[in-house]
Amino acid sequence: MGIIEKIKEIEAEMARTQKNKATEYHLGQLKAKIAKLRTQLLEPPKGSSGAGEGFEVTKFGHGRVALIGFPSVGKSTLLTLLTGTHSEAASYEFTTLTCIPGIIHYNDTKIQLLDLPGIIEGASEGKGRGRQVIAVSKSSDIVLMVLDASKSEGHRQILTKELEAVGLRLNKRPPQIYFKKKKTGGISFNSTLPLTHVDEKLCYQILHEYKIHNAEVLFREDATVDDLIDVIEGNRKYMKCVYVYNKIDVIGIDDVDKLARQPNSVVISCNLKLNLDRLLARMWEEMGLVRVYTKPQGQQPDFTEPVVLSVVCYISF
Ligand SMILES: Nc1nc2c(ncn2[C@@H]2O[C@H](COP(=O)(O)OP(=O)(O)OP(=O)(O)O)[C@@H](O)[C@H]2O)c(=O)[nH]1
Ligand SMILES: [K+]
Ligand SMILES: [Mg+2]
Repeated sequence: MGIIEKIKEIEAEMARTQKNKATEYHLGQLKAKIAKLRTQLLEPPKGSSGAGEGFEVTKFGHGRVALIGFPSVGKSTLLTLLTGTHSEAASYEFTTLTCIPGIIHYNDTKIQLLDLPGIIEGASEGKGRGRQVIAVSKSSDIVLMVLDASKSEGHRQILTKELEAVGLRLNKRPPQIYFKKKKTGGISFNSTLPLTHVDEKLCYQILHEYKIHNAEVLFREDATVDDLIDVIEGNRKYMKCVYVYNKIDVIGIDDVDKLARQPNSVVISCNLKLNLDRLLARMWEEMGLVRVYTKPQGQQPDFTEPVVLSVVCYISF
């Protein structure tokens, strides 16, 4: 049985299992099993050199932003508008087949914007160019998830699920769980506050699934079993994501208003060049870039080439 079939089988078992106190440990164990299989799935095939043909783009500028979305939502149109680099746009799906970089000049900085092929449900399991697209997204600083404002609201959830399946965590901070593997001494389990999702037994069981028998675990927040698995896996990437609803020219004003109120969202129209400045401002904000203008002694400050620092950080307590 292949890895994907194994994942499907466990997911089916989880769906069949009623959620209650008695099944909580078993469900936790199944979650850990799935997480382990997904990690296996992410390992590049033997003999391959990472990203894949057409996806090896050198990093450039002060930050990197990836355009992720279903086919034909307007990613290439947006890249061409924002960077001036032409990326073929057309009304048929999968127009873009590789990674096309462009540069945004904003606030005296250069941001590399990456146009990518559309991804579909099942991308995390390797459907379409999903794996390559996701690998490139992981290499960027933030993600712009481009959505078609006239299509199902469910697309946002489907894509988020695909990205989560490969270890991306959007607009979340790392769980406040201290975890350290040890050589001896067994498991020490502690928390700084009362826990409502995970108890010692469940934690032991998850660690056992990972064949970890010596470790220190300290919960500093009321985290879930999924959080614990994320911390044990250790390969999660926490990224900012801005949801970009394009094509608002084809929907009614009430719907535009509703979408604009969603968290972390910007509504735009490439066709009418609507709200693109707002999108850039939001992107910039989320990247957390700071410009420092240097002033050589006895001379005027250099206002053309700032030193650019990234201050995105997740405060840990
Ligand atoms: N009405 C409307 N159509 C748009 C807008 N932006 C792009 N389109 C159209 O949507 C279609 C798809 O645009 P693309 O830029 O090729 O979309 P894509 O996401 O790059 O597509 P793939 O590369 O196939 O994944 C084209 O026919 C565009 O002209 C917009 O703001 N409004
Ligand atoms: K297209
Ligand atoms: Mg395209």
